[in-house]
Amino acid sequence: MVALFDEEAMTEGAHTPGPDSARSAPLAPQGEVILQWDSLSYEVKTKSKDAAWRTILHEISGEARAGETIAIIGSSGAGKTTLLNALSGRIVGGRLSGRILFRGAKRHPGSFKRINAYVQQDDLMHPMLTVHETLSYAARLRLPDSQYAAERKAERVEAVIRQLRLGAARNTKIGDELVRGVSGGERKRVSIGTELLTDPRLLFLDEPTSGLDSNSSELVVELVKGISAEQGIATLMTIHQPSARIFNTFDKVILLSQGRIVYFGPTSTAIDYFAGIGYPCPVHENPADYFVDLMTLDYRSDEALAKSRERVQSLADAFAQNEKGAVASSAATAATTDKSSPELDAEAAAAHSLPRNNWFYEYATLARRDWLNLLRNAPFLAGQLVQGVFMSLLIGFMFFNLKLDSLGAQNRLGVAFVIAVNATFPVIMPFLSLYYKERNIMIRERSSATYRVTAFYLSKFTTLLPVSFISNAIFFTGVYFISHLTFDAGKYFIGLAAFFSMIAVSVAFLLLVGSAVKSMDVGFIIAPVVLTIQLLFGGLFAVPSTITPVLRWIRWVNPVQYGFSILAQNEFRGQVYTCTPGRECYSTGEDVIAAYSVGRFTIWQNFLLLLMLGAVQAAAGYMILRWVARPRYIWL
Ligand SMILES: Nc1ncnc2c1ncn2[C@@H]1O[C@H](COP(=O)(O)OP(=O)(O)OP(=O)(O)O)[C@@H](O)[C@H]1O
Repeated sequence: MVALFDEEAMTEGAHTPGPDSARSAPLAPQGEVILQWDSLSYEVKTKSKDAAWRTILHEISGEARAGETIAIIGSSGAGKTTLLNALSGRIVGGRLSGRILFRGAKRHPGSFKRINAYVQQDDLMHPMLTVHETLSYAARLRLPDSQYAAERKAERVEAVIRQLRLGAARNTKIGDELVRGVSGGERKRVSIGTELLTDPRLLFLDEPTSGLDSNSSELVVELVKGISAEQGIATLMTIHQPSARIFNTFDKVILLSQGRIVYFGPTSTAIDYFAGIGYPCPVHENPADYFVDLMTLDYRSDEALAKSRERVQSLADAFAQNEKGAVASSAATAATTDKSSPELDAEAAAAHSLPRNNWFYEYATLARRDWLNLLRNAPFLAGQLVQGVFMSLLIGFMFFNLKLDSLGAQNRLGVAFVIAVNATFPVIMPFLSLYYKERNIMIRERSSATYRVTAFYLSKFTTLLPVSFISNAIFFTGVYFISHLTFDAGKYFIGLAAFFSMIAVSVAFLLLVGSAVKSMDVGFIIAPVVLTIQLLFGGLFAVPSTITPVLRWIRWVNPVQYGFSILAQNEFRGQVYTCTPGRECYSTGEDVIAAYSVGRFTIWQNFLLLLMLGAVQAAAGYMILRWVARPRYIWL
């Protein structure tokens, strides 16, 4: 097993990891204070008229030692997640004050991010990858290639699979709401495994047992405790209401109520402590339930609320009183250690300067993972192909075997327009939610400095594009030949190129929308509205020159109009129609082009404008994604 932050390697200034083993030696000496926090307070601005500040955490102090597993327990809204986020350096917005020290020194955002691991409550993972693939790709992306050869990354994965008892599920897909995959407990263990790959010093877990049955919950907590003790990791986890067995597994507990500490200390002495201040836990009651009941405000009546508030306040006061001496000594210790020693500076520098994988390696790994994930999604791919075939037959036979006459000219315009529109909706809508989900996985993965945004973005572009091309090429070719557009190889390929260019613009648009929206619900509102506007102003329903100047500018940013113009000019130039005597008729294709104002720009100018529009959208999508993925954490 490879130790990224191997003590010896650090003190000797070498960055080469130590030999692999089943982690017999802990990373930090057992019992060493890894994280220390003093007078930690957190406030947020309320939405009230006077924009008053609400205190979520009140002057919280404590410490976590190597090898210890600490549970943060409290009722809903007690501030558990807020405390976990503050300690892990993931708090966003509001005012954070107090002091947090990592091994006696101020935390450095860059290095701390790589030393700690955070397992979120939602296990965001690629559903189509197996357990082994998920861990392997995480290892490839997270462990620097220069220090870990491929075999060593593979060994690290095997060690994590063993430690988390995932052997039986190694070839099972992660799954999602549509595809049956691993069990909830296994899923959580995979999620923990991806974080353990880098040998963190600190492990934070937000509600790791939520949604799990009691057996799975116990297994998760016991495994985490075992690994933490074995590897000298200081582990902190929030947990809502643990069973008595799980409660007794923890080395220490932080009991939190209304942002105040009611008890922090060894789990084994909690019952005695509460008995000592007048709250003896009934013999057959789960202590965790009993403590949470004591700490919960009772909203059933005003009287009950006042009484419970008083109780919570007295519990917090009693603990503060009890801890006064200890806090003073802890502050004194902190004061003496709040200076960076050369050793700690070396460690921070080493962690901060950990080599990253090179860009091409990151891109190639992400692209391989994307392809695998996409190719495994058989229902999605089959849906795309069926849609391509079905729509080509439907539209093809709707405009079957068009003639070179007046009606045929009218219908050819219709075909060109339908093709242009088909490069938007059917491309954007199915891929939008797929991209959005993967964007969120990327944001989670990047919170532990995994890979670059550019590598992710380009990998998405280069996987979504060919998949859309293939299914839509079937549509285009089917419609082209069944409806009998001009049988000319040059015209066919120009039409196909226009169609593909439009698809590329659509992929850029979906990346832009998928990067910008905060929820998929918003995406599903914005995208159809924009696409409907593109369709309405596409050039068929209203001749562009007749549209009111207030709205005429839309043409400049409308890919449908550029695409339609290319397809129409490509089809109509050079056509001559037979006219029925006595009926109004276009005599040539050029007449149609002039009548519908689709010849304002040449075919090649339209191509250029179309691709420029795509490039602008792709660049905007990238900038927005960077902004969205940018950490806005408050540091102490
Ligand atoms: N940024 C914020 N803006 C407004 N209120 C916030 C913010 N962060 C936390 N809170 C509030 O602080 C309180 C504590 O939130 P937190 O999520 O830490 O609770 P919790 O103990 O983890 O609860 P649960 O078990 O339900 O997840 C809640 O009332 C929450 O609404």
